[in-house]
Amino acid sequence: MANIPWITFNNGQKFPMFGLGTWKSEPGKVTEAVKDAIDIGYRHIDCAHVYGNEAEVGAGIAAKIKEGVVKREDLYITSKLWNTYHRAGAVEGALKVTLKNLGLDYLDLYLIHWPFGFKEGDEVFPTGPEGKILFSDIDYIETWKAMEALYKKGLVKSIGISNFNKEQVERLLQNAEVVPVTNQIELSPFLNQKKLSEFCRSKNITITAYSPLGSGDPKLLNDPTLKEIAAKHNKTTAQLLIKYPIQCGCICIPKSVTKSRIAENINIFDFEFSGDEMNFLNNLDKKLRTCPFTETVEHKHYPFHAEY
Ligand SMILES: NC(=O)C1=CN([C@@H]2O[C@H](COP(=O)(O)OP(=O)(O)OC[C@H]3O[C@@H](n4cnc5c(N)ncnc54)[C@H](OP(=O)(O)O)[C@@H]3O)[C@@H](O)[C@H]2O)C=CC1
Ligand SMILES: O=C1CO[C@H](CO)[C@@H](O)[C@@H]1O
Repeated sequence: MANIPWITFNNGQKFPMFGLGTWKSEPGKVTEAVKDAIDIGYRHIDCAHVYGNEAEVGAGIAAKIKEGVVKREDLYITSKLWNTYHRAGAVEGALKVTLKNLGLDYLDLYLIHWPFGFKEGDEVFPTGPEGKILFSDIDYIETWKAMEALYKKGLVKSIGISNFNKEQVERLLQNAEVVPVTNQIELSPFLNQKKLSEFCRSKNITITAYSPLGSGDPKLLNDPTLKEIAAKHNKTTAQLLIKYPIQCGCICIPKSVTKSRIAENINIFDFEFSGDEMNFLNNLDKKLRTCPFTETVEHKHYPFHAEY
């Protein structure tokens, strides 16, 4: 069984630094993928309402608990509040839907998925006559207060944020009673997020690295330089890309629905990059963002106009 390292959040909760992503995991495949992952040793699963597959993820979790392979308390389940539920009065209802879909009575971690809101309602991407997404201008501070209430009620063990830039994190902290445990952001050697990571770390906020494989982008997975470094450790480029954020001190959540890759991706805890290799990898940044969510660039809270 892989020796997954743990991180301790600012509230004392311990969390596995490696987990399974589930974005674009087809509902017809994800139950099996979750079951395989748990058998292989994964204990942390990253979910979201907008992925449209929480019921099928939950079926995989339930099967492994029923079989006695794991207990609920062995698992660390994250989900995310979608943009259509940013109004304070809508937040608890959104969590309840996610809990029902996942078949759970609490989450280990609940994140605000993006700092901006969309028009409230059941449509995850509400659009107007021109096909543009309809925004809401609800302040993420209002949303955070409602997240704090969920935390205080014990419905979620930790709360955090995702896709917040430095200024947004700073403003949140000025208005927060509970410090987010993590900011989940895209991170790879080609988008290394050093400035935002250092800022978050200085505020005791852990970074969670999403899309570590660039969502499957060949620019990362087929990069010859990365391949060469990986080969020196008898590892694949994917394994290098997953180990890099973890060796930087971040949580990493690669997605796969392929059993052999699910096994490959966790097989990264038997080697370390040397100091020289880390320096080299840290210098490859080229601001390659594979998840820019460009449909939302006009939103006043769009996070990626800022330098970091
Ligand atoms: N907070 C946020 O806004 C966001 C959060 N996330 C989270 O982060 C997770 C990971 O990011 P994601 O964008 O899914 O992309 P990843 O960077 O994890 O890449 C996933 C893709 O790589 C393929 N893949 C997986 N393992 C390997 C391997 N060993 N070799 C070659 N190809 C491989 C997968 O294919 P296959 O499945 O077919 O094996 C899939 O196409 C998401 O699933 C989600 O949970 C992601 C984006 C935004
Ligand atoms: O996690 C994510 C992946 O899917 C979503 C919907 O397209 C993105 O917005 C989001 O960041």
